[in-house]
Order: sequence, then structure tokens, then C-alpha cells
Amino acid sequence: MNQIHIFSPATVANVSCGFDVLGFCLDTIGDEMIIRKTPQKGICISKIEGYDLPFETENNVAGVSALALYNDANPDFGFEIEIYKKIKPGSGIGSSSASAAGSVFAMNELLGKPYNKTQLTNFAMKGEALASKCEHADNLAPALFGGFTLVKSLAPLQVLQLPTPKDLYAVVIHPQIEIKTSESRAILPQEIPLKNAITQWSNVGSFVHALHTEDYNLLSDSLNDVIAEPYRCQLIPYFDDVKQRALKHGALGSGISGSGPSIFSLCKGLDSAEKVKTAIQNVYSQTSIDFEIHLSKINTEGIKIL
Ligand SMILES: Nc1ncnc2c1ncn2[C@@H]1O[C@H](COP(=O)(O)OP(=O)(O)O)[C@@H](O)[C@H]1O
Ligand SMILES: N[C@@H](CCOP(=O)(O)O)C(=O)O
Repeated sequence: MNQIHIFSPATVANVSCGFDVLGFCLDTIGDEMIIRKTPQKGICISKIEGYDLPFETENNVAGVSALALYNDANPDFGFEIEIYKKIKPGSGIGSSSASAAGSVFAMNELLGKPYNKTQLTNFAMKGEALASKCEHADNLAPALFGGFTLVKSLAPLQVLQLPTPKDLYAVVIHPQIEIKTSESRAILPQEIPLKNAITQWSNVGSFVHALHTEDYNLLSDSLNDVIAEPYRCQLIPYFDDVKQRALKHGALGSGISGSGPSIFSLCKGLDSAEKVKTAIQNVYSQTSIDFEIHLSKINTEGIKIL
């Protein structure tokens, strides 16, 4: 095989209670990428459609993660990358992660799969660090493993794949403003009160338990963030209105998707998700802010070969 065409999905990181550790994968929005072998050695980004992003390998997250794998594998040929970008950069639904995970997934396939998913996540973290100014894997892991994931540790990297309750749907609303992950991280305090830490780790534990037991009430009760949301919500216009409206119309819970500005809601069943979608899109319809809205099943497969 000399060429591969993939769908690299958008992802929701943090999931309220799991800052930098929890994430899940969407199936209705993602980038497409075509990666092919080239006789000349090295990594080259030959095409980018959709958004204006750097072509230089070392300035594009897809290129940086590709280089990390390439330098380790050291093949006697090169790779050319085409990116068809559908996820707006700075969206909070893992735009950079889709590119970083996509390039290493595709190269691994073309090399005959020498690396496992954890190793691919490690290479992709080098690319993600270019965008976020620090390494984190909570978008990469769900893109590469599918479903819900928990990043147990970064060094050594340990990713746990969590179960996905079968009736779970996500609604993600994306007001069309850009929030850079690096800037949204910079406003967070470096230290947190013990009281908040206790609340947060009890929520992460109970959220993971709820996924295992398909306990939607517990899941709903655990979707609470006392660490990042109080600071980041100020960057997102009408955040409280969206959250309250989603809850009122039956969402299990809502929160900031990744570093924002997207806002996710988790819902039990398609009917409920459709009601929540209608209710929250009315919030931004009454303002001058453009938005996109996505209703998605949880994508348990992750990146797909097209
Ligand atoms: N292939 C790429 N896809 C998306 N963003 C990229 C890519 N390469 C570099 N970037 C840069 O990464 C930043 C967007 O990443 P980030 O702030 O993490 O947004 P998101 O939350 O959508 O991933 C932008 O500054 C963008 O120029
Ligand atoms: N844990 C990170 C997740 C960033 O996600 P993104 O989709 O905004 O890149 C953070 O909260 O900073």
C-alpha cells in the first residue's frame, strides 16, 4: 500500500471533571487526510484545504508528529501529507489533535503497523505540544483508541480505554470564535484549593464508575468541573445560558469542550439529544454570533480508513 485516505475525528477533552485526562471521540465531524509514500526521504505537507495553516513541516502539528514517528522508524522513503481540514483551529474539539493523530495513524498503516496505539499517541503528543505549548493526550487518545479514554500518566504514557454506554449521544455547539488552547491554559491557576481537588477527583472516579455500570444518573451527577470551567467560562459568550438551557431540556450535563469555545452536552437517547440540540441552538440564534452545532453518537472506533 502506497497511499491511505483517512477520517480523523473531532474529540471532546476534559469532559468537565477530567481536566487533561478524560476524553471521548465524535463521529459526525472530523478532518480527512491523504498520506502517501514518496521516493524522496523526509516529510512534506503538500496540500491543505479548509483553513489557512502552515505548510512547513515543523510548524504544522501533523508534520511535527509525523517527524517524531519518521525519525524513530527511519524508513528509506518519505511521506507526503494532504490535509482536508473540516475542524476549525481553536475550536475546542481537537482540531490540532485530529491532524497530529491522523498523520501518525496513517504512516503506521503504510509501514505495516509496527507501532501500537500508545506509541502512536506518544509520537502525536509532540505535534500537539506545538499547538498547546505543553504535552497532553486527552484529545489524541480518544482519536486513536476510540470511545472514552483516560490518560493515566504521560511518562510513561498509559491510556485506559473506558466503556461507552450504548444510549449516549453528544451535542456540541461551536460558537465561531477562536480560543487558542495555549491561551486558555495560561489563565488557569497553577495551584488549587484542597476542597476543589476533593470534589474533582470524586467526580472523575464516579464518572468512570458510571461509564462501567451505565448509570446515567451518576454520570449526570459527576459532570461537574470546579477546576477549569470557573476561569474559562468567561471566554465563552452565553456559556451559562447554553448550559442551563441544555439541562432544562434533558441533558445529562454540559461543559466546556476541551479549552473552548465549543460546549458539549451528553444526552441519554437520540430523542433527548435532538431536543437539547434545538434548545441550545436557540441561544446563539438570538445573537449575532455565528455557530455550528453537531449531534453525534460516541465514535467507538476512532480514526477510520476511507
Ligand atoms: N494541522 C493543524 N491543525 C490545526 N491547527 C494547527 C495545525 N498545525 C498548526 N496548528 C496551529 O494550532 C493552533 C490550534 O490548535 P489549538 O489551539 O489546540 O486548537 P484546537 O482546540 O482546535 O485543537 C493554531 O494556532 C493553528 O495555527
Ligand atoms: N486538556 C486540554 C484539552 C484541550 O483541548 P482542545 O480541543 O481545546 O485542544 C485543555 O483543557 O487545555
